[in-house]
Amino acid sequence: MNQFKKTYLAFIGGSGLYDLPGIQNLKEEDISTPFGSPSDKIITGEIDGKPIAFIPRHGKGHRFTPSEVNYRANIYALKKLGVTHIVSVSAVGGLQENTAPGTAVIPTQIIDKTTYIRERSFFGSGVVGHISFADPYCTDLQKYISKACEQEKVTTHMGGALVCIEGPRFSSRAESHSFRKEGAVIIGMTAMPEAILAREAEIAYATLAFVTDYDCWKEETEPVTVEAVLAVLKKNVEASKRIALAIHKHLPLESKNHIFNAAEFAIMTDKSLIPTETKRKLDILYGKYWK
Ligand SMILES: CSC[C@H]1O[C@H](OP(=O)(O)O)[C@H](O)[C@@H]1O
Ligand SMILES: Nc1ncnc2[nH]cnc12
Repeated sequence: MNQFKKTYLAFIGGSGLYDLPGIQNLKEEDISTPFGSPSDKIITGEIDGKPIAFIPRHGKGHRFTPSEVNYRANIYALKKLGVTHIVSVSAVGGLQENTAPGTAVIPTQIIDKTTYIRERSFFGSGVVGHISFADPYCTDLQKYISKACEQEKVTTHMGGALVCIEGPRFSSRAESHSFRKEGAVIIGMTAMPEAILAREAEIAYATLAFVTDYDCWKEETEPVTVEAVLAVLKKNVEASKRIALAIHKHLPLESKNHIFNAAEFAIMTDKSLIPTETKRKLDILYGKYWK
């Protein structure tokens, strides 16, 4: 089952990143999904003959809160296009001295503190599946991100846990200290359920996080505000665009990855008992296992 596939890389742009330069044969695609509408039209095209896609997570003009983003529709739409890899770009707060504003982090773990009902699985409606999430990110893709950051001379920390809060408010000081004690190195609001849905959709996924602030744990620094985040974001956005293009350039034309079959042994429901409507809805994701 673990065979080579033609690589198709997509970027999910976070706060401040609403487009990518240099895409040839650019189209803006309105993709419909059984889970509703994605955050925006998906930009598709190619660079040097290799396909590329881009979607702004919060929509153009930043219209959806982290709780309102339709993560399922975004991931499903990318799967429908044939995307094999996703690099998610995120603005985050730094929870350690060395994860300072202006640096980049490639997290290797996630601590989920979201509380509001975000739809967080493609399973349900008569089909039960349990995906392994021990290692939420694709280590192979992380190497390409790291190489691109190095090439673009951005100080980058590989590893550590991202704590994902519900937001949209920022944390209290007590929360910020407690996340530090739990071992988190950065804080954001959108990693979950995006990462789990990518895994359920068997798409290799990794995050390039740009630190914009020290949240509110550091006594000598002002607590985070949108104003402060935007000031740092401005500087980070151009670097994140260059890094994105470098990752795209270096990813091989074809790839093999155990994540492409992540759901193979995850589904517990007897095939014959899965409702036809659910099978139809999930055909793009799991139809290959139900033939
Ligand atoms: C303006 S800071 C808070 C906002 O920025 C991050 O978004 P994204 O992960 O899409 O870059 C953070 O998660 C919050 O949504
Ligand atoms: N301090 C912070 N908390 C949560 N999300 C963020 N995104 C950028 N900075 C953040």
